[in-house]
Amino acid sequence: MTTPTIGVLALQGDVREHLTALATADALARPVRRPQELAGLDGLVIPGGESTTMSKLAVTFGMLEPLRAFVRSGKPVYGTCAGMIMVADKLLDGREDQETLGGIDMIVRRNAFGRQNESFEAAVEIAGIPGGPVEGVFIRAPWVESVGAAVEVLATYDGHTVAVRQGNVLATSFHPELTGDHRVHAYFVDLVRRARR
Ligand SMILES: NC(=O)CC[C@H](N)C(=O)O
Repeated sequence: MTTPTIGVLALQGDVREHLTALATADALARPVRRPQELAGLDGLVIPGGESTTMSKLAVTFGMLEPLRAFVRSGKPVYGTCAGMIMVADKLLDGREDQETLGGIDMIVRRNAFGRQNESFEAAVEIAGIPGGPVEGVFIRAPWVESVGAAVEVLATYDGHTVAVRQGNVLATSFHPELTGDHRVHAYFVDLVRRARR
């Protein structure tokens, strides 16, 4: 089976780290800034950064509806931190004009774990990812307040849901791309490979 091509939304945020992690997980990875660059992708990663900015830039560059259509297409999508916010159906503590793409039937609370100086790292055991806990890097991170029946909770930290999956849409509150441990990216690339069959 040919190598999957996975885009990383490159409007804002930690794009380079995801490109590296995906390449390490044997995918062809490329940045995506315009609607036409979504064509031919087998999957898409929405990185961490600032979701309010990402949302504004998606509107400015006419990406909002094409991204929503990509999520609806059923092709795998993975959002980390701000990316988790972007794939949430509902958002708490977002800005007035903030848009999300939807994709996971969940309510996400923005900045739930606190401000920049309350960022932290913690070991997180993720269902479906063997080999022990991953190092969760939480930077002004959101958490999931509640999920619908179709959503699988993959990990919790301190009683809060921090990793979920609904069909082919995956989201984590934390940043595996910043740790050098690419097991979560390998899990996502496998999801992409299976979705192509
Ligand atoms: N590390 C991150 O992606 C931070 C997310 C940011 N606090 C937001 O609300 O979008």
